[in-house]
Amino acid sequence: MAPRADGLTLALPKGRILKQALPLLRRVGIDLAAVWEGEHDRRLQFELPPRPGGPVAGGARVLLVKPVDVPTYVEHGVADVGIAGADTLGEEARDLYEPLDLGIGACRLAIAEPAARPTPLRRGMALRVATKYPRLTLNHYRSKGIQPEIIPLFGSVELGPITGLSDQIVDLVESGETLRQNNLREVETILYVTSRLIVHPASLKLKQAPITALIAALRDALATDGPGSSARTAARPTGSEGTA
Ligand SMILES: Nc1ncnc2c1ncn2[C@@H]1O[C@H](COP(=O)(O)OP(=O)(O)OP(=O)(O)O)[C@@H](O)[C@H]1O
Ligand SMILES: O=P(O)(O)OC[C@H]1O[C@H](OP(=O)(O)OP(=O)(O)O)[C@H](O)[C@@H]1O
Repeated sequence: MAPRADGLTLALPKGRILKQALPLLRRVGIDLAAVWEGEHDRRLQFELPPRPGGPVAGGARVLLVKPVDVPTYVEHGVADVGIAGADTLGEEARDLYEPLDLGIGACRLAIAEPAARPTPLRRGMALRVATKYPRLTLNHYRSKGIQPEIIPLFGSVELGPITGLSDQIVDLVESGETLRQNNLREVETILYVTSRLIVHPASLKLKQAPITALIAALRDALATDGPGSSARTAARPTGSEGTA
């Protein structure tokens, strides 16, 4: 059953962001747990019944997608709204409205290198950098006058400098445990990351009532006892303040 014309379609990221988003969404009347049985449940779309008086008064359809694909569903208008990390959003410019920082999924995008084999950065030097984030990485090094060779990887990025594949990496750091256990040290933060609510620009006009209600309800939930401030602080290395 499709949601009503005023019903919302949400693209939600499977994995670690979803775990943190579920309690927040439940607080605004979007109770995915009522229809989703958890990670072993292999279904990828769900219908939520209308719930009068809130953002899902017209019902909702939830699509569970890979985190990096959420902006694609929203940009193409298949989903009206989505939740995506600032890392994913920063990697590719998109025509999306981004009304709210949800404060969940907090981590940072950072440069790291072997603790025992540091590579001092200087303008014009040759450098190999392994990363899942070629665009953000290139922009950052170029701002220092360095044009690195980017070595694209899709996981276990920390292996890059350990195996000699690269000199440095640019990857997400949360607790810092993966770096520590692989004898890497953090050199510099490029971007502090949290997850954002994103909205398809046309949906904002065509479904103004439920989307405005959703933004307001999420804002209220975050202002009262939201995960924002503590999660964001947790992703910052001790002693750091402000943005990268
Ligand atoms: N420690 C972390 N490592 C990676 N991503 C994190 C971390 N903490 C928060 N995030 C956020 O979660 C998003 C990735 O989520 P997740 O790791 O579940 O997806 P994935 O990379 O597709 O998963 P998989 O490793 O199964 O391929 C990132 O884009 C980022 O915004
Ligand atoms: O600072 P930490 O708390 O250790 O978290 C950071 C690690 O988590 C992510 O990897 P993920 O678990 O997604 O696996 P991946 O290497 O396959 O991407 C990220 O790419 C780092 O490797």
